[in-house]
Amino acid sequence: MRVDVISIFPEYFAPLEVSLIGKARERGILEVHLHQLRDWTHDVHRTVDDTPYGGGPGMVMKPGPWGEAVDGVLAADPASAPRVIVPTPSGTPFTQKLAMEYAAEPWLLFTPARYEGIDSRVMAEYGARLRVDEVSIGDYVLAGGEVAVLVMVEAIGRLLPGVLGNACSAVDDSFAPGSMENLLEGPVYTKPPEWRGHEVPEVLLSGHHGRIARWRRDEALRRTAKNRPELLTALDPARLDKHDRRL
Ligand SMILES: Nc1ncccc1[N+](=O)[O-]
Repeated sequence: MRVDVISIFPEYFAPLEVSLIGKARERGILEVHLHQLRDWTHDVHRTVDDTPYGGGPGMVMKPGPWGEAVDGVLAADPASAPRVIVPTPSGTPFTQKLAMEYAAEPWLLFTPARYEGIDSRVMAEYGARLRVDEVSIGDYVLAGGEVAVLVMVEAIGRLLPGVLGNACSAVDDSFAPGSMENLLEGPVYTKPPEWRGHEVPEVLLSGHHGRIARWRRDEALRRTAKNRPELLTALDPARLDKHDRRL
């Protein structure tokens, strides 16, 4: 299996040189390629982030460098294509079942983000021609996706034939579902207002905070319904207003 990781902290992945995964790499069972996102910037400060459209705290990772970095990885084998895994707290849960599915793939590309995430148009751009999964390792917020990649590469790598000494079966632990009260974050955007034909939603440029808040909640409800429908059924109905119920 080939694994590519694009990050502004490739040094985060030193742990993949030791122990179980390190041995799998020495034995050629697993190939790991690390890429520094800043190598695809073109300004002296090697800028990868900017302020979010629509206001709000934090910064969003710009689409430009990510687009060039993903294109760079795809060029490694134009005849094939990796399955793209985007670690994010707004993703579908990473489970043993999903680890087993990924362990059967020949090529994975992980795109861990820092800050508030990657401009949502990047995965919209690649989602049209590649399998792109938003995956969460848990309902908590890390400073970035790198730790999640370490978790997933370990969970997947240990399932590859020949990696575990004894052919122990990786059985799913059953655990009580957490009580999740929050909705998942909706899509995020930053400059430029138009990128590869993808426009930033007009409402985010309106400066109308009421409409922006409404739009963000609508998108959060839609994404939660798509990625974590069980959270909606568990959501206290009193927290949904009449507009929400129409979604
Ligand atoms: N929980 C997370 N927090 C930040 C980035 C990624 C995350 N995740 O679960 O993949």
